[in-house]
Amino acid sequence: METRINDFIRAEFGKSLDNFQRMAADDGLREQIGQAVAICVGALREGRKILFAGNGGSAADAQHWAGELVSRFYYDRPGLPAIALTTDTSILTAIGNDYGYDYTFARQIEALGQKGDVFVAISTSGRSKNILRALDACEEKGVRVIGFTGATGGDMVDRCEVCFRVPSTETPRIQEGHEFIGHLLCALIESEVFPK
Ligand SMILES: O=C(CO)[C@@H](O)[C@H](O)[C@H](O)[C@H](O)COP(=O)(O)O
Ligand SMILES: [Zn+2]
Repeated sequence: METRINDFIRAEFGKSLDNFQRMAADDGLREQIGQAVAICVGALREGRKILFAGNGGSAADAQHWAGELVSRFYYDRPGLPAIALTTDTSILTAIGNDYGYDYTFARQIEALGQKGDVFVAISTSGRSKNILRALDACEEKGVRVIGFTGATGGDMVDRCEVCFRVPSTETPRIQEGHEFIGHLLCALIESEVFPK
């Protein structure tokens, strides 16, 4: 194989492994995962729901995690109420066209969010305006917020009850970390709400 390609792949593996090693060694991260699970499980037991949103790759995460909860993760059990706010092109284009892209998630939270629901906000930069506007809407509606972002935290950190900051400034590495933590959350929510 061409050396350049070989080197690139090795370097990417190196960065990814370093990222995961840091996360695995972070006691605070495990603590935060426990807190986020408690928030979600408490909300679900109260008959509330979990809303997810993000842009680009993080929109895929939002849909992926909502799917794990509504369908199943490790085992068969009743569906859990979760909605990705990234999927309905009529809603997204109407809001984008009539109010502007910055309002794509805020407007949906205004429409669907109820006090005690949980919003999972995913932004690697922590600076996407539609996510930040959604946090304003959560404040107004009494929706609790769990954030997923990167090392800098952007403008999200102080605005989330729990904020996962993957220790990297590279978008793909941050997304890989999010994906791992998101899977842990889904697995733990499933086993807490429906113990085997
Ligand atoms: O998946 C990737 C990069 O890996 C991209 O699609 C990325 O998600 C997009 O550029 C997003 O718009 C980035 O938004 P954010 O994570 O900063 O909120
Ligand atoms: Zn990507």
